[in-house]
Amino acid sequence: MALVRGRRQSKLGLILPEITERRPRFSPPLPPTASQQPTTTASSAASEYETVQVLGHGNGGTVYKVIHKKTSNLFALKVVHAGSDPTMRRQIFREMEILRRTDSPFVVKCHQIFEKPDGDIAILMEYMDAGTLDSLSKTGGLLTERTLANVARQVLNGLNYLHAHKIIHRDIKPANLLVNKNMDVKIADFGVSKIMCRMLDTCDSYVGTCAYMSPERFDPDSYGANYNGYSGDIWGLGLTILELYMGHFPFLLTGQKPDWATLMCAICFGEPPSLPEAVSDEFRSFIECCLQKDSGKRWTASQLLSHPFL
Ligand SMILES: Nc1ncnc2c1ncn2[C@@H]1O[C@H](COP(=O)(O)OP(=O)(O)OP(=O)(O)O)[C@@H](O)[C@H]1O
Repeated sequence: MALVRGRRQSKLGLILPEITERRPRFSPPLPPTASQQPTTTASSAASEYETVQVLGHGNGGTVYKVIHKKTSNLFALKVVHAGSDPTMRRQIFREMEILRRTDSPFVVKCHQIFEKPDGDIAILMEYMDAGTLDSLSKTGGLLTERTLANVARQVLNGLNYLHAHKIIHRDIKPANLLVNKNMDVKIADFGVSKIMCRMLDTCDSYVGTCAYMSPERFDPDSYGANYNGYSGDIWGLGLTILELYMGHFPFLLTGQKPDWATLMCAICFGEPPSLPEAVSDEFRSFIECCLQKDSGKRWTASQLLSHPFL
């Protein structure tokens, strides 16, 4: 059942691509060859790595910067205390499954997975030395259009790859996009993602970070004819780019994230957030293509990759 009954207020007047082009195009098969897949290893192998520092804490786990003692290579090690909590175990196994399957320069690379007898799981990932886009934007000030186009192109390449492999991220936001000092941007944190069994499966679960949820996640009846989830990732990207430009969460001027009900009303009944007068037409159009309230009118990742803004 829909969570809200909303009024349609899409007034963005875009020229939309042909309907046949709106579906994600599907390409290479998964999984990758066995040699590419990260192996699951007994926890004793984890002793080859030494902790350097804590990088951050997530839902149920901690991420450490570690060094491989023999080679001095740096990695990030996410340790999740899955224990016997079924929700936590489901989440971490989903993340492991997706990280095992993916092999793209735009998705954080998983090298190895360690399992301990007590149920703890550690995922050894490539280390992204500039943290997340969230922390970067808070410390580095506002980003230029050119930098944002570079960020958007990389995230779209990642989403195009994931969607082509029937994976929906479901939680695209600045805190889940990792970055390094070369400004390489990679999609991370697949804890609430979903692998679609068939291309037209509906995506009905209510997961992800509420603030970045698309209108059809709240109200599929009004905004999500044939909602399949892929377009929700595009909404998350649009809000992310807007947030990085504005320096605060776009649905609230003060930068404070509002409570759930206020947010839901703003997303479902309000106009999508817009850009100030000063920005280029290409940037404005790009954001409009991502933030169409009607999920069917939103551009796909592959279409956006040829948008003039990029
Ligand atoms: N590969 C990595 N390289 C560098 N830093 C990382 C890496 N992975 C995670 N981090 C850091 O660790 C923090 C926690 O990451 P994690 O994926 O556990 O959780 P989260 O996304 O913050 O939260 P949750 O999993 O609850 O949604 C991140 O915010 C980031 O700062």
